[in-house]
Amino acid sequence: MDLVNHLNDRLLFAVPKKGRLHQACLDLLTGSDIQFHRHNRLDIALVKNLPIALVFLPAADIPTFVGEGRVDLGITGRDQVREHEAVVPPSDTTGVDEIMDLEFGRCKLQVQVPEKGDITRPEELIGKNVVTSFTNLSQAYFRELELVHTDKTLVNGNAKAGLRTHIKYVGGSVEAACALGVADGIVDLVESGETMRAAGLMAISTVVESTAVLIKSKHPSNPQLIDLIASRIRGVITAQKYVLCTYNVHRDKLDQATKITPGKRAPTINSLEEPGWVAVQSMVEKKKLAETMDTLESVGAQDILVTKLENTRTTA
Ligand SMILES: Nc1ncnc2c1ncn2[C@@H]1O[C@H](COP(=O)(O)OP(=O)(O)OP(=O)(O)O)[C@@H](O)[C@H]1O
Ligand SMILES: O=P(O)(O)OC[C@H]1O[C@H](OP(=O)(O)OP(=O)(O)O)[C@H](O)[C@@H]1O
Repeated sequence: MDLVNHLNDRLLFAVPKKGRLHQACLDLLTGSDIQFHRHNRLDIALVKNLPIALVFLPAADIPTFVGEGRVDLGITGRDQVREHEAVVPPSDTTGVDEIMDLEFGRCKLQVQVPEKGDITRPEELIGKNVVTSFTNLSQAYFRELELVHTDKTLVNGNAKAGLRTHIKYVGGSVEAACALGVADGIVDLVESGETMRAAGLMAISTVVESTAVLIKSKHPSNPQLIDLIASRIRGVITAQKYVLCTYNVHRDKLDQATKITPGKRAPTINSLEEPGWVAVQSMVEKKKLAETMDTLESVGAQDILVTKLENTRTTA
């Protein structure tokens, strides 16, 4: 099939083709009922049930395609958006608008140095070698530091005035650069910190905190369809974040109980056949669930049941 001729009149939606965000994006598409079949090795897939074409691109390139308006919508890391903006500042017509934080792919872009070395503060790297895949953000970060140190202040007895930090690009395995003698420090992503610790490094500063984001171009081809996709994705994310908690409680304890489970808007309360008792239904954030159940029990709630949400449409 000549895919390119099937792209007219379709909204172009860029998705990371591999790496840390890839599988979570596929799960989000499935949850949003965006159905497609991707032919082997093809980076474009037509969506069967909506006028959309998915474009599978490296996460780092997605802000460029969306920012130039070539692609309408995309998912990538906020770190990648900031990296792009550090070299191509957004204007009225170019650049991306963030629609929504997708709450996965959480990590920090951090300045790291050898644990057993002499450097403990980022300004001590001024004038030295720093290796990273995020050269634009790192340049901007160290230029700021250099400006602060133009006044001949001494950092550990060394004048830093007029010195430029040397930022070098590597495409991956950034954590190896110090051990290999290529760098005095690195700027790399940290999630669990395992990679950093295994390489004998420690973080001394954070450049950017990141999660995956849904972004759109400044003038997308079909804003209504973007609203529909955003609404479906928001529904999936809410379903992943909340559970439905149901319990019985005596009316005397209802005030106390509903303070513990206020719900997103308000809890649903139904009378039970047994006089004085009500059943309460409320959405509860998954991460607070165990604590919420403990507290409910302690105020006299009974028959506490928790149900997984398949999908949702709720107000923000
Ligand atoms: N350890 C991590 N934990 C959570 N999110 C991460 C992690 N590493 C990267 N990310 C997020 O995923 C995005 C893509 O990173 P990833 O390393 O998977 O890219 P990639 O496209 O496979 O490139 P590369 O081939 O250079 O590794 C990052 O920009 C960041 O937002
Ligand atoms: O703090 P952690 O949980 O250990 O995660 C951090 C690592 O994850 C990313 O690399 P990835 O494994 O995606 O491979 P890469 O080095 O090829 O980019 C990042 O560049 C770090 O190396």
